[in-house]
Amino acid sequence: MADTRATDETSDNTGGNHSSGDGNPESREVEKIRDLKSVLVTSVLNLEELDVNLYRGTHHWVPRSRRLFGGQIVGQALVAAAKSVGDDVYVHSLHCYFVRAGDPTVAVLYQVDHIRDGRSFMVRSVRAIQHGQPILICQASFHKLQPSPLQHQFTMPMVPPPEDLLTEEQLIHLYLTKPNVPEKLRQFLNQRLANEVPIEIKPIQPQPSLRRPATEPRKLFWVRAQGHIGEGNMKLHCCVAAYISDYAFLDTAMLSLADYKAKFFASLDHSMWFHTTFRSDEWMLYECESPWAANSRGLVQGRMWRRDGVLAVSCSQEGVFRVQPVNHRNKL
Ligand SMILES: CCCC(=O)SCCNC(=O)CCNC(=O)[C@H](O)C(C)(C)COP(=O)(O)OP(=O)(O)OC[C@H]1O[C@@H](n2cnc3c(N)ncnc32)[C@H](O)[C@@H]1OP(=O)(O)O
Repeated sequence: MADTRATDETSDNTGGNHSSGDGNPESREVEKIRDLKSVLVTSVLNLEELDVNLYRGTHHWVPRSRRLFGGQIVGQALVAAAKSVGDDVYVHSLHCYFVRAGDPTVAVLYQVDHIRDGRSFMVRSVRAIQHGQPILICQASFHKLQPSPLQHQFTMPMVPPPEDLLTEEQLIHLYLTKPNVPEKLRQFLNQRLANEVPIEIKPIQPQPSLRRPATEPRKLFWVRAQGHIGEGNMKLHCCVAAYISDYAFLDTAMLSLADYKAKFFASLDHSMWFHTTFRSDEWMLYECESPWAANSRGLVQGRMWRRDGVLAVSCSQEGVFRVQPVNHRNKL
């Protein structure tokens, strides 16, 4: 994992002020946390080597569903795959199926198979195993740098810079100071605050209410790993991006439906394409949209933009959604 491709320095087109010190005690507290090494690097993505091509990963944050967070399993699988390739190749894509729910009471084993080493590309297959059964199958492909005149990308959407927006946590604190917050919503928001998700989010259009109108299934937010990671190890930044990419992604498909809630939802598969260098501990704009949903499934597609407007990562995922009307008491 020791690759040292430098992040290319380009100017920021969001018009943001890069200094985050504003004298506010809460901001200083946030900055203190930023100085700590990210728990994603020190713990979540720090796999224990058990044998040749065999690793063990432990858990950090477990969602309310009590099944393992998909991003954690994908991120750890990519760490395992990346350990088997040299410094001269960069991960360019991965394709995964979540075949069983992950059990948060036991560790996950990662078994790496070397599928092929070519002149330009190297392919690895990783099985994440619990109780002797695969919970995730993942193919990851690595590529040497091969510059070419064929180059294009979409244009990054125009949004306010992260310095002008509040984090999800700050928005919740602000909302909770309002009078007459319904008790159920207060409990839900306090639960969210108690979550130890090692990711920071700044929504572009916050919606801190449980009841929301149906909208176009599209959302944008700034996102970065909590804590410091540092420049240098591009493969590690890709593993962190894999973790981040699964958070707040799939629920984009639910935006088109008001007055229903997902009684059960889970990601079925997850694919990613890594286009260039980026820092996962610096703000990236995550543009999420759902082009289709039907038949209890929904497709989501995402783009992660560096704040200088460079498209860094593309992702897609399909999930299963079993929905019911909000006031409907029958079990689906
Ligand atoms: C938080 C962000 C998103 C994430 O990270 S989600 C985490 C990553 N993804 C996952 O954990 C998904 C792992 N995969 C799976 O669990 C399974 O493949 C998946 C998606 C449930 C599909 O399983 P099935 O083929 O349905 O398997 P199964 O027959 O064992 O059923 C599993 C549970 O679903 C239920 N089910 C199946 N068909 C149903 C239906 N038509 N209507 C209502 N319920 C249905 C079934 O009863 C079972 O429920 P239970 O577990 O016994 O309570």
